[in-house]
Amino acid sequence: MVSEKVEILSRLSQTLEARKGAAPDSSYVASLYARGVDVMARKVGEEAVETILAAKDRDHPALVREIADLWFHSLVLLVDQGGSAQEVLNELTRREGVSGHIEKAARQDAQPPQGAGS
Ligand SMILES: N=c1c2ncn([C@@H]3O[C@H](COP(=O)(O)OP(=O)(O)OP(=O)(O)O)[C@@H](O)[C@H]3O)c2ncn1[C@@H]1O[C@H](COP(=O)(O)O)[C@@H](O)[C@H]1O
Repeated sequence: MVSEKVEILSRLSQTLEARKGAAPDSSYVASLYARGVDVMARKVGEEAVETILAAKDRDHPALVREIADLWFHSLVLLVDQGGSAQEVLNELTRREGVSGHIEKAARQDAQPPQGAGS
């Protein structure tokens, strides 16, 4: 049941890919592609702000709806640039079990010391 729900991300990603051939007046997604990266990126920003506002209002149903909008618009942006939900799922899988603290420390260790190379 849970995995069935997760698969909506893959199905949605495939639908978004298929919409690349659709007419903007028959498909909202095609209309976003036609409006270009600036509009698609702005939609992600708007949905992020609406997510923040819902969280600050402690409005749980609104928070769920806004995060759904945020995921949808993020996926539109990604698919438009040749990506897919599977890539994000793979990245989350790769990160699974790695504490953010540990990952951040490893990133800092990998950075050259300040002033190196100059
Ligand atoms: N999951 C979604 C989805 N989530 C949100 N939305 C739309 O995203 C828009 C976000 O709301 P806003 O109020 O911010 O946008 P707006 O002011 O109405 O529109 P703009 O002119 O600002 O873009 C709404 O029009 C929602 O209907 C979605 N539209 C489509 N999908 C999926 O995408 C599939 C393909 O859609 P079409 O391409 O339209 O067939 C659908 O079958 C769904 O599975």
